[in-house]
Amino acid sequence: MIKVAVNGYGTIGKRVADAVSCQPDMEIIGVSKTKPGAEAYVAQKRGYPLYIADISKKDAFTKAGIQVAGSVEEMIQKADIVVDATPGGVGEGNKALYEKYQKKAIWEGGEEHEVAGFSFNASCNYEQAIGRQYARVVSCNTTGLCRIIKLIDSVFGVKKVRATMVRRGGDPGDIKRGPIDAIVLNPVTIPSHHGPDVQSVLPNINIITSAMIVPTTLMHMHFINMELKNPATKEQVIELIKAHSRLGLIEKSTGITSTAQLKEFTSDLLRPRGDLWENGIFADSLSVLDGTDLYLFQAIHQEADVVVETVDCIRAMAGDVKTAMESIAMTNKAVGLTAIR
Ligand SMILES: NC(=O)C1=CN([C@@H]2O[C@H](COP(=O)(O)OP(=O)(O)OC[C@H]3O[C@@H](n4cnc5c(N)ncnc54)[C@H](OP(=O)(O)O)[C@@H]3O)[C@@H](O)[C@H]2O)C=CC1
Ligand SMILES: O=C(OP(=O)(O)O)[C@H](O)COP(=O)(O)O
Repeated sequence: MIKVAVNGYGTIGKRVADAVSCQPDMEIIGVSKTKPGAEAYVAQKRGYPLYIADISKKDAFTKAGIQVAGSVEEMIQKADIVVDATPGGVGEGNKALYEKYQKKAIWEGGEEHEVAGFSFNASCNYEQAIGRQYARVVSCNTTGLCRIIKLIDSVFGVKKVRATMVRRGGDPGDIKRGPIDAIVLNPVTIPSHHGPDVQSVLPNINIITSAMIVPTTLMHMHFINMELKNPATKEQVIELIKAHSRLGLIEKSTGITSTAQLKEFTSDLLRPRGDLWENGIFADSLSVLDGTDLYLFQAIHQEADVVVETVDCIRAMAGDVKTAMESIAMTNKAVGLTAIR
């Protein structure tokens, strides 16, 4: 069993912990928080040993009825691989600790590529991650872009991608975030970080991205245009999407034309936390104009899509499962991911 520690039990960390704990070849040896609260209670209820960054705060946890297993440093020593899901920018500071104990580590998309020197997406570069010491799972938006671009590029060739990300303002539980009544250009400059980030996984893709933030919490929405090297039909693209286990297809017959309806759908399907791990591609939006000009809308559930990628990244770095196909199938089966059609 691969012993996994999750450093930072927040939006992403708690989902990674649950996804890891249901894999046949992995176990959670600990998760971490800095302060007591609802997530710490849940960690305890789930049976995850809880470690804290600053051990001098142990009394505050004990007073709140939460047992502390030890310090984050102690947790790291017990792990084979650490998933660092601390807030963006914090994870970089933890690298010295992982180096000190020579532990493999995975960072999430809030960190720069340079922290790990390798950026990961299971559908794109699983094999390059095998046995690595460090990796970064690219951000939620970049993950969604990489999946669809890689598929289309491998079949038709992609000359150029232009994509606009309409980003959610904050996660549903994130009461500190906004905007409340604005569309914020984020960044105002072009390209946004997503294009260069895609190139950290798919270096040969010509891509320009822009992004804005809007007052919603449920999901991001992408508008993507790909100029293809070879002609395609809408039907061909639909069939390819249907055959990809992490690309969902939202059919016209569902009546779903929004992130709100899509989140309701995944909740009604009794997905854990209503999570949409796959891209939500709107079949009706998919158009191929003049044979080589592909357009589509896709919804990306920011809290979920990187979770299954992180599980595959752990498996690749541990080194026993040699192909993306095998790992993706294992991960999907364990969490219950059958892409929506
Ligand atoms: N949320 C999202 O939509 C997505 C986030 N990401 C990336 O995932 C990473 C995590 O983001 P997210 O889950 O949203 O962050 P959250 O703020 O939801 O969770 C971060 C967790 O880290 C804990 N933490 C903070 N500082 C430390 C520390 N020094 N040591 C140990 N634990 C600490 C916090 O605990 P406490 O509350 O007790 O302080 C909290 O539980 C970031 O890189 C982010 O960019 C990627 C894709 C999507
Ligand atoms: O990784 C994400 O978005 P991104 O791909 O736009 O960087 C997550 O939605 C977190 O973004 P945040 O920096 O708005 O919390």
